[in-house]
Amino acid sequence: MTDPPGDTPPTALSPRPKGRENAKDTACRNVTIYGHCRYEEKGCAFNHHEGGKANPSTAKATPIAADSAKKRFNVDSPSFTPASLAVNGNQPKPKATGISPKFANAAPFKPKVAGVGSRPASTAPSSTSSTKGYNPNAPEWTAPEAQEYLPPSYNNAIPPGSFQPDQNGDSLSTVFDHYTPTPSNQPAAQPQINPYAQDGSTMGSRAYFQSSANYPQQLQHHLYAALPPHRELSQPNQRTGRDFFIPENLRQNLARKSEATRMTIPNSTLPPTIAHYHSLVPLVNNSQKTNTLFGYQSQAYKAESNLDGRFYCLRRLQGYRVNEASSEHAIRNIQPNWKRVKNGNVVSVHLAFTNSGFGDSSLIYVTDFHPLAETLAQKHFASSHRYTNRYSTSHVPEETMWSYIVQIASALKGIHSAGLAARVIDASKILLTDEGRVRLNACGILDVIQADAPQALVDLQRLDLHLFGKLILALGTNNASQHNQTEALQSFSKSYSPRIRQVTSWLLERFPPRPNDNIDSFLLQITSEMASTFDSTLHQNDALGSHLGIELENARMVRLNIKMSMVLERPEYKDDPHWAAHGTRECIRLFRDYVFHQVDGQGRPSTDLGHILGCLNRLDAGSEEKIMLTTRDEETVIVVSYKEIKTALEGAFVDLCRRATRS
Ligand SMILES: Nc1ncnc2c1ncn2[C@@H]1O[C@H](COP(=O)(O)OP(=O)(O)OP(=O)(O)O)[C@@H](O)[C@H]1O
Repeated sequence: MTDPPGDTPPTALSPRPKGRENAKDTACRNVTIYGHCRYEEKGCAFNHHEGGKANPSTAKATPIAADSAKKRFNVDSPSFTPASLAVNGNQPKPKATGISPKFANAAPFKPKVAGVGSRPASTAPSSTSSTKGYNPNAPEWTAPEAQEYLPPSYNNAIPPGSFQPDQNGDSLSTVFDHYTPTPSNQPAAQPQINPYAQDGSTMGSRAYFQSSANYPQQLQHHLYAALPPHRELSQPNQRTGRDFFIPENLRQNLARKSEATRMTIPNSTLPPTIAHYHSLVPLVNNSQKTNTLFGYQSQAYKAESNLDGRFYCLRRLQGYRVNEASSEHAIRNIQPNWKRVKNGNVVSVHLAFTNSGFGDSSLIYVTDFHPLAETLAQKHFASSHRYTNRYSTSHVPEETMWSYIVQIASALKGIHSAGLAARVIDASKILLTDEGRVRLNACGILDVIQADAPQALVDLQRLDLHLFGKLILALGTNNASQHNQTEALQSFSKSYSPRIRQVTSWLLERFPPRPNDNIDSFLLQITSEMASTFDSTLHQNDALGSHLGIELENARMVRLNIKMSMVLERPEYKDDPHWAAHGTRECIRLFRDYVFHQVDGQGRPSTDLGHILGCLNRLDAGSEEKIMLTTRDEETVIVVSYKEIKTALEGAFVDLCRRATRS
């Protein structure tokens, strides 16, 4: 049995009286607080009977405490009210609000130095003012049980027994995981939801986002910029406020991605860290099925790295164990091999290692994280789940299909040129990270899983081509499972041009392998489609570049505004004759009025955004153009150029910065 907290040996925590001979005159604190002292018979030197003198040190610090120690129960003592619930309609009396005699002697709250749940380094009473009156015999203040997470350093984060390639991916000090069964008292795995899925109805993400318990700080994107009012077609020279900012859908998309990247799950039962990755968030519904591609239960998580602060996707293959040297070799090679693949249509692979942080032996496969990504299967097969063995009439449009073909071909070119094979080309493992932008995911993972059955690279690369053909067929027929390829091809031909059918057939025939068939010979067949895809990518880039240009202007405006707001109307320098020459500040102030506080002929406020942006742009450029500024009392008028105002603003700001650094 452990001692109750606070009922402590007097030698350990009780404040000592000045001299041992005075101890008998001092009331024992354990009696005062707990009503008895366990150490009374074991040598406690303090007085265990009524009438003992109050502890001089406490008496000095808390007079109430001294008083209550002398007469612990008297007429002034607050009455005891049992805190019971109403029984049979009898309401309990309201609780007395007076200070309890038990707490009268409690030590003043003293925050702990070493964080929640840990003891201060020293409990000896100190003479500093902040610790004066600290009663070490009083029960300690403790925060409610809370799971505190402190990201550990990289070295500490790797649990012993994990297989962890070093940062260069080559040298290892390896002790492999032994299978440890999940302890029975481990909390049940929480239902895993994909908070990022764009189609909330299938993935439960809508419910996740809408529950304030799950995500209390959810952003209301639509509140940032409401729908614009209807307006008549305007002249080419006319602008609305929206024309000065990036398009609303792009802004919302970026904001959502940023939100999805930073999202955490409160009260998560997931392990706080897996090696140096923390803040894990599952990316998919909890499906307990074994993944047919991998032969293991597979689960993807978003996680943040302690090393570089970036976000990664961790794919966990549950129950994976390293049995042979070939597996160890394959895990070790993942990082150096896949570092060579830098392709915009491949999800970058970073690392593979085994870990027992989930309570079992798992393979962790680390790739880039793409917020709000959905798979091609989710995009194109989701609605056809009920018809998995029938061919749906809705299919991917031909233009989109060509775009997919070109992008996947480009991905395979990148992978094959690096002397590798993707091995996983499946609609459930191809991510759609932006409108029409696809990336091959989980590449190379089979190199680890099937390390004990090595195959020739050329065969694996031709198998990639065959899988590519199957993917096009599946997308074209809107059917993931192609039981009958001939029937599927016939259905495919009805919806697509002969060109697409021709390249699909070519890909499908690459297995079993034929000599001299490779990704280069495929690329030669789709050159014209590659050119048009390339062209549309350039157009997209141009559009993004011009949106970026608009934001650049906005950044300049913000900086100018910040400077102006910082130098104007500073109360602390109101009467300081040395604070930027009065004329200078007056000029800036009048300019501020000129820009923001314009009124029309009838004295009504003018809210002309074009005027504001025009003035600020000229100010930023230091234009020679002159403007007329009028004081508020309309008594004085000054004519000044933007350049002069800019110089004045810069001067005042420099003066302000100088004062900020001066002691
Ligand atoms: N690298 C990644 N970046 C961002 N999101 C990802 C990434 N990889 C996967 N996801 C997301 O995680 C979800 C689950 O991915 P996963 O590959 O496990 O698919 P799945 O449909 O659950 O496959 P299966 O049922 O075959 O295991 C996908 O819907 C996708 O949105």
